[in-house]
Amino acid sequence: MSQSGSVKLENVVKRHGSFTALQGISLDIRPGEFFALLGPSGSGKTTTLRILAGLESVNEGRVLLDDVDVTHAQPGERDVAMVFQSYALYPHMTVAENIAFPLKMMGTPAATIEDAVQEAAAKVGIGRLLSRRPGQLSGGQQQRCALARAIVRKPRLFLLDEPLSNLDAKLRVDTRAELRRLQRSLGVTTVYVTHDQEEAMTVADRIAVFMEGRIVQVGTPKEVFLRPANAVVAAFIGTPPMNLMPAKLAGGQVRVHGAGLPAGGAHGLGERDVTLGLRPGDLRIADQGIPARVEFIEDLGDSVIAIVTVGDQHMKMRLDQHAVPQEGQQVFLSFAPAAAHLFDRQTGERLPSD
Ligand SMILES: Nc1ncnc2c1ncn2[C@@H]1O[C@H](COP(=O)(O)OP(=O)(O)OP(=O)(O)O)[C@@H](O)[C@H]1O
Repeated sequence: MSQSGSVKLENVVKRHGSFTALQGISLDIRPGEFFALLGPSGSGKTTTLRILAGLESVNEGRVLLDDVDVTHAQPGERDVAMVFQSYALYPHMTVAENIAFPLKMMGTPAATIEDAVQEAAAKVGIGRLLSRRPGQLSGGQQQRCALARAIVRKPRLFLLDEPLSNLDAKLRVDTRAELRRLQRSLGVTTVYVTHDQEEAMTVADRIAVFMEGRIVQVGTPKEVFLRPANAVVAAFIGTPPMNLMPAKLAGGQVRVHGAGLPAGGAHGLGERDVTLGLRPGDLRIADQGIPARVEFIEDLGDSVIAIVTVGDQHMKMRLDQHAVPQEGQQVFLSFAPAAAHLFDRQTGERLPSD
């Protein structure tokens, strides 16, 4: 188990001409952590990863690996391995030669290389495919080959850029669990870029949420899910994502479309405009509450999603199979006070709950 591999970014700014891709980001990643960079397209995740790899320079700030300033170090001097979305395998080389490549570049003796290749290939389950070429492998096998090439030289840091995005949905789910197991067994610090929140939530020890070149929240998957730092993060995390609607706080209640309901934190916040956030699984059909109309029912087999309108706004709620209303039915929605997320209407920042 490697105990080294801490990563620190200090106020890193990256500009492309007049466009600022990273607006001063800071991060602290612990040795052995599986750390996801999550955010929508264009938010700066890949740029951050490339800066860690040394493939991209910075305009301001510092990059430290194991407390050593590597801001200006070349990629080859950093002891990091990167796996790209495209795998970037050499098509004319066999699987064994592809995996061996990084060791060959380092001048490792042939006998040592052979053992290391066998070991790395076995770890990712492609030990029988060593004599094939990449063109003779499935997408999942190519992805494993790229992973084997990354782990073969036991770097102190793995950088993975959407490594599962070329796989079909089922294989993605299987492979991400394997990736998690592999990372645990190797103990190597891993930074993992994805725009898929479910993937980040399931593989990562901690997540940094990127929006428009800034990190807006860092936390465990649970923390980010249970206490999103602002309304944008709240709307990005969860399947289906959190419902957000304009509301008012008054008299210790949250008021929406004529209904007043108790909400955690509402007492201490006085009278003000807020954005109320409710997860689809936290909404209930009740005898009284927020008036809504059931528009569509989506039966997912193990659960049911109802799309309802409150005023002119669509919301999604997850329902029990046994309590499904009719399409077109008028209902009332309710929720437990602790399930209400309150955000400042203007800034979108999370408001304190009790
Ligand atoms: N060489 C470049 N010149 C100009 N702009 C660039 C360059 N490289 C990246 N950008 C811009 O920087 C921003 C961040 O890009 P980056 O690739 O880091 O985003 P991302 O979060 O990884 O997105 P995706 O999920 O789509 O890969 C984007 O708006 C992108 O267009």
